[in-house]
Amino acid sequence: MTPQARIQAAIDILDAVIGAARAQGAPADRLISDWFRTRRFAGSKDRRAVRDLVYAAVRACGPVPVSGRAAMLRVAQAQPELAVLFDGGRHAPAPIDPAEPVADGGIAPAWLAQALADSGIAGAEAEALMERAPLDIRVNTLKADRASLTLPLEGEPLAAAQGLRYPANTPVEGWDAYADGRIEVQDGGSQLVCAMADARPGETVIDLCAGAGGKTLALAAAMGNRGTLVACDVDRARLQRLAPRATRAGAMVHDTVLMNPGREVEALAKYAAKADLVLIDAPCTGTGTWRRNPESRWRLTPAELARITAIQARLLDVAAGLVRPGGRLVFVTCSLLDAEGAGQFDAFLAREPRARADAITLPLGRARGAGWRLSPALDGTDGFFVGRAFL
Ligand SMILES: C[S@@+](CC[C@H](N)C(=O)[O-])C[C@H]1O[C@@H](n2cnc3c(N)ncnc32)[C@H](O)[C@@H]1O
Repeated sequence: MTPQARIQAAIDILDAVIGAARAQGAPADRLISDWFRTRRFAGSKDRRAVRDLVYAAVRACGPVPVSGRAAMLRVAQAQPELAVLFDGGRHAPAPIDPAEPVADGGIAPAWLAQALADSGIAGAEAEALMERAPLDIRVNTLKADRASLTLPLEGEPLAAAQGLRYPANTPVEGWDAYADGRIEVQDGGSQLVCAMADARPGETVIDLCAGAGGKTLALAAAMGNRGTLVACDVDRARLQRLAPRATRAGAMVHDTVLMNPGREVEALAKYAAKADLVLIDAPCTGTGTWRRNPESRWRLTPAELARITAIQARLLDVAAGLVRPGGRLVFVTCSLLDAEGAGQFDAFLAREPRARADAITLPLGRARGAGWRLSPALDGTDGFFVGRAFL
């Protein structure tokens, strides 16, 4: 493909990405793969170049752009070498009309940028949400140890005890250590949050929003496979992905519970007031992971935020009913919005008289409300809020 044709391809894909963001359709990665599946003439260099153009445009536009072309023009404004390729030639984008619309820049749609600013995320801290994330792994202590494990490439040791950092796109999933479960891909912040949960051998631990088990596997490792580990979720497909991952990691998950949304208390009745630890890795807007999913900020609406925060509040109450007296609850979101972090946790502490917030200190991050927050700009991790309370 010519450089001009690559830009036109990126514009076409961006049109699909914008349409999908408005209609809650397929994610950008899938749309990019679909586009290339029907264009066999494109080689791997073309794919990489087009993908980079698409994501550069997604990162450059705060609000949802009116069109793929307007989005790409935003990138071209800052890169004159791209602007000259709008030459109207064969497979090339039409020449730029100075009067045509150019998408707005910024971090996010205005209401969302304001909500972040109100949560203390502005300026350089907000801009860092649009950088590219590195690739972090966790050495699985059920099978190996960071100090003695030899890997094809040397990684940078992270603050998390078993964490190593590599450049984005390092092919770790092709390494033997990945195939045999000695390493897992997991953001360093996520590893710290799991360490903070402090699951111990012999405990009864409930992972209330286990998904495909990223944190469940870390909990199993911390427990040394001793005790009772329960993985729950309302999403059957995600939960089904946990079993093969647990097998690969040598992790014991004693019970897997598929729950109906709104009926979690019934589904977990046998564990009422029994758990030493309940981890609520709650569904959230994911503002802390925009480095990995920049287009997700185009999908959010105030109504969606309200829907998600209501679920979080309910899950905190469900979790409180599962914790034994003297046990603990850990609330985590990968969001930097206070509505899903300090504000949500404070509201829980105010309505649950048994709960006592527990001071948190991690090697990275800082206090936010009664909990703790990690941010990409200051900590080099995904953005997280974590709150811990004893009951
Ligand atoms: C942040 S993700 C979990 C990620 C997972 N813990 C990990 O580390 O890979 C949030 C999960 O909450 C689940 N969820 C949504 N509503 C829920 C509910 N009412 N009860 C439990 N889980 C719910 C979603 O299906 C999703 O898997």
